[in-house]
Amino acid sequence: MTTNFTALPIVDLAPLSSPNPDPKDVQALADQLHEVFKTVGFAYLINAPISFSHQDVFGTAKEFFSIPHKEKMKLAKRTFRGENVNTYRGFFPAQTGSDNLKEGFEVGPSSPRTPSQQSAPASPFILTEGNVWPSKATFTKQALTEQLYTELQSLSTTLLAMLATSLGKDLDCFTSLLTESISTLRYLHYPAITPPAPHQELNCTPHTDSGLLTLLHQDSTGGLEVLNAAGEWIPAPYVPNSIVVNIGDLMAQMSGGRYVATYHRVKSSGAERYSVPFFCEPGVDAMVGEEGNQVPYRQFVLGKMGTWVEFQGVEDHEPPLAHAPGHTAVEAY
Ligand SMILES: O=C(O)CCC(=O)C(=O)O
Ligand SMILES: [Fe+2]
Repeated sequence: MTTNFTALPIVDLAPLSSPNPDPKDVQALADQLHEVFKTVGFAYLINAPISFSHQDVFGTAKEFFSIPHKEKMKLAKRTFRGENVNTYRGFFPAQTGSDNLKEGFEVGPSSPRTPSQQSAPASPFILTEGNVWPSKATFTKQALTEQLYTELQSLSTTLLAMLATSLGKDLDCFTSLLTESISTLRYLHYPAITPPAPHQELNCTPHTDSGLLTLLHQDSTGGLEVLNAAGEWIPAPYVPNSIVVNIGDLMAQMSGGRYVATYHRVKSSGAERYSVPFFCEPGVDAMVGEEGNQVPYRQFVLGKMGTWVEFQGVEDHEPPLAHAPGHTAVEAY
């Protein structure tokens, strides 16, 4: 259950960077994360053990989105460009006329398992397909993106091990799900709305994320809001050099309902905005869900996908769905 929180708590991960961490400090950190995920489901992480500054992360995202639209469309998922072979990784264009006015570029693991190893259920989406990249001439930061992915996966793994012990489970109970993980790093660009449209209130509609954990870099524009138990949208403004962490639906389930996957949205001020969520996800064959009712992650994720706006085509785009907090997740992971 979420509580009537009025701001997101800040969790200091400094003990994780110590060459010789005091076990008491690590335990205190695990206890703090456990408490935060039971009550808010969201926090700012500071002093995270990653080598990237915000400037590095957003410099990379900005370089990608400054590529001419025509070039980016060559990397579009098949939903948005029928002749392309990529179905799950790659670019999605902003869907004008909707409340989800953002373009994105999604990257999975560098060495995914080969699609031929896929098994049922049949789906037009190949969850284990390889990444697509712009030419080296237009995008110089492929290696950096792959490195960012690796570091965020490693941080997620550390957090999941701490949460497992706090929940009284085996240390590897969540991390073992990450064999051949299909985690997703998503660069997002919310274009400026000019002139600001009074009706364009949201540019990312209310949703819960569906995976295990999300690690979000947001720029200083602001707009992220998180729903508390009283139904109030609590702003989660930029805190310098922090990474926002939140629980996804799958983790809420696998914690036996002890952790909360909290609704969030992005309110538009009309200003341009960049953000970079990393969705930590299991491998497609990992058995996930509530005890006694588990399914392979492949099935879990394909079941969720129908509700993600990034997978609705542009040509046949319908008017936006009516989204009400408390109902089913309407987008994202
Ligand atoms: O842009 C943001 O800050 C949040 C994006 C988000 O919640 C998502 O992509 O799931
Ligand atoms: Fe989200």
